Amino acid sequence: MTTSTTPPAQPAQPSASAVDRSGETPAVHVEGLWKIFGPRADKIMASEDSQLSRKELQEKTGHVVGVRDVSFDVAPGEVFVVMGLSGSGKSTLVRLLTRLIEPTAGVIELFGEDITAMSERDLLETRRRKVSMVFQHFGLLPHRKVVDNIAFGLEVRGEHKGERRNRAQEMIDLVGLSGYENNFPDQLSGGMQQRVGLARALAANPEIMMFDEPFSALDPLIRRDMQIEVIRLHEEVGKTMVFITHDLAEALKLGDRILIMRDGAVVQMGTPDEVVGAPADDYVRDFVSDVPKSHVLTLKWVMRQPNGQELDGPVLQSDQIVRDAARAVLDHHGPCRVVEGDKLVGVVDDQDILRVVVAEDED
Ligand SMILES: Nc1ncnc2c1ncn2[C@@H]1O[C@H](COP(=O)(O)OP(=O)(O)OP(=O)(O)O)[C@@H](O)[C@H]1O
Repeated sequence: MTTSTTPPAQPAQPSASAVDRSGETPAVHVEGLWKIFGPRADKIMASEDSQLSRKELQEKTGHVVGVRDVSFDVAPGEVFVVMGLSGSGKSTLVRLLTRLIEPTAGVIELFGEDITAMSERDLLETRRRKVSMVFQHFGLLPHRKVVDNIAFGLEVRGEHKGERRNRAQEMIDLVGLSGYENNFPDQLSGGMQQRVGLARALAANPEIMMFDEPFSALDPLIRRDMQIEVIRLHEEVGKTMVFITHDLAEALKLGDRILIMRDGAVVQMGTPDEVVGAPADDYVRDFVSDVPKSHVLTLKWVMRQPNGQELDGPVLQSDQIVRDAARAVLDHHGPCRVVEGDKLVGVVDDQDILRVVVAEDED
């Protein structure tokens, strides 16, 4: 059902980055990263056995490939989502980024600093000052009040009590928990506990926030609220975020780019519209089959080449979501110009829009 949504003008293949900041040091740089679990991982890495599939390797040697030859960059300020089914390697990948798990091979840099070469002490310092994690099981300290949970990281860092309290209060206000400062975690709902987790992660003013399936344990409505909260916080504080989820809808909603994993390897990496518009294989196609295409695809996926006709009416940007452009196109009764900056790159009319919407209904 995707034929009608393939861009005839110029297929948009995965871009280097949705957040184009070429030249800037990436927040995260990963190259040729491997994790093989088992006592002889290094030997296997150096042998041809590393080329076996996960299943074959496990059967032959008892070792498990957690992450297989993964490379990517995350731009500063980007929200980068890692998605895949259970066991695909998401948690292992994110834990490797701060060496909570030791890599078997590969390069990991955070803001240009080589993590793999760091001493234990520097590594600890980097984890404390530059990175915050938000987990599914909030990991709150049960005997500490909300405010003290949020200030905990600052206490470990040796900051003074007054400063800690001020910063914690700022974060409490930011995540909408004012009035609950002196409650204990078990007096709060799951959603509120996760807000404490968010506030705690933000309190440390990290350069990167990493989220490991933070909302999986929450019921759907609260989950939606928390997704909106993350988007709002991202707009407000602009942190680089690496977010793990097995939920495609969540990935599409939050991610500037999405990396899709299977059996430890990268299956596809791209912007939400690239993943939905041009799934790399059946695994990804299966994931995206239920996605309402008009909510994700941009005009570049549905536009056609201009054929010299007179063009008037609305001028639309090629990265505008189809659904958001629909009203203007349907009202115009004729081809509308699609531009990238000032450059005319295509035209789109009501038929192009309806094709996506009808395909969505048929799906
Ligand atoms: N300490 C370990 N020892 C051996 N195998 C491991 C270890 N940790 C993870 N694995 C294996 O590595 C693979 C990837 O696991 P990982 O937890 O990263 O996947 P995931 O995508 O995060 O899954 P989930 O969504 O269920 O958490 C799995 O096959 C898992 O069994």
